[in-house]
Amino acid sequence: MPNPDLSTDGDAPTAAAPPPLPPPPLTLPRPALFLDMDGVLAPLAETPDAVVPDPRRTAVLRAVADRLHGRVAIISGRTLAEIDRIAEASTASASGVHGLERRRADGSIHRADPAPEVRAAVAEFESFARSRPGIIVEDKAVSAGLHYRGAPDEGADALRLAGRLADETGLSLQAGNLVVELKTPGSNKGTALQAFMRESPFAGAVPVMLGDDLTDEDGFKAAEALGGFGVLVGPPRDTAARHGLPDVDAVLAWLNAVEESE
Ligand SMILES: O=P(O)(O)OC[C@H]1O[C@H](O[C@H]2O[C@H](CO)[C@@H](O)[C@H](O)[C@H]2O)[C@H](O)[C@@H](O)[C@@H]1O
Repeated sequence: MPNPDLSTDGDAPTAAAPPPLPPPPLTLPRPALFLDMDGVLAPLAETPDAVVPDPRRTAVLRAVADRLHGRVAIISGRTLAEIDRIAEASTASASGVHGLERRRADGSIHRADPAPEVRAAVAEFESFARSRPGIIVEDKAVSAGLHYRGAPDEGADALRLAGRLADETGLSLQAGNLVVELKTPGSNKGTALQAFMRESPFAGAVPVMLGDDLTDEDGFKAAEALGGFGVLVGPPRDTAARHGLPDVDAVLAWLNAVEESE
C-alpha cells in the first residue's frame, strides 16, 4: 500500500514514518474479536515449537470469550491443532492456515482439500533445508512453510525457491515473518473473518481484528468493510488498521479491560 505521506529532507524526498495509531476503545456495541496468534497473543520465538501455553493468555481468552457470548475467534497462519496447543483450546471458534481450516462455534470443522502440489513443495523445501542448518520446514498439509529465522542469510535463496515453485505449481505464495509459505489457493484471513461473520454467534456484531503481520491486512479490510476495524499490533506502518497497540502485553491488558468493562 503506498504511503502518501512524503516529507523532504535536503534534496531527497523521504517517506515519513506513519503516525502512531490510537488504542482501540474498550467499549463497543456488541463486539466480535478476531485475534491473530504469533506476535499478537504470543511473543515471537526462535522456532514455532518454542511458543508454549501461557496461563495468563488462556485465562483472559476464556474470560473474554465467556463475556462476549462466544464472539471470539483466533485466526492464525498456524494449524488448528497448533492454535489449540498454544491457546489450550480456549476459543471454540478458530481458523488455521490463513483461512484454509475453520472450526465453527458448534465444533464443526471445514478444511480445504490440500492442493496435491503441496507434497512436492514440502519435498523441495526439505531438500533445501538439508544442507542449511537453522532452516525449518513446516508441513501444514494444506500449506508448506519454509522458516529462515534460524538462518537469515538464507532468506533471499528461500524466497527465490518459493517464488519459482509458486510459478511452477500454481500454489499461493505467502511471505510472513522470516517465513515463506506455499499454500493451497482460495483463502486468507479476510475470507475466514467474513465466514465467521455470516454465522452465529458473530452475525450482526462489530468485527475487530487484531494482527501484526502483512497477512493480517486482509482481516483488517474485511473487518472495516463489515462495520468494524483493524488493530495493528507493533510499530506503526502503512496499514488498513485504524487502531494500534504496541505489543503482546498491551493486547492481553486490553482484552482484560474489555472483559471487565463489558
Ligand atoms: O498468523 P499468525 O498466528 O501470526 O501465524 C503466522 C506464522 O506463525 C508461526 O511462525 C512465526 O512465529 C514463529 C514463533 O514465534 C517464528 O519462529 C517464525 O519465524 C514466525 O514466522 C508459524 O510457525 C507459522 O505457521 C504461521 O504461519
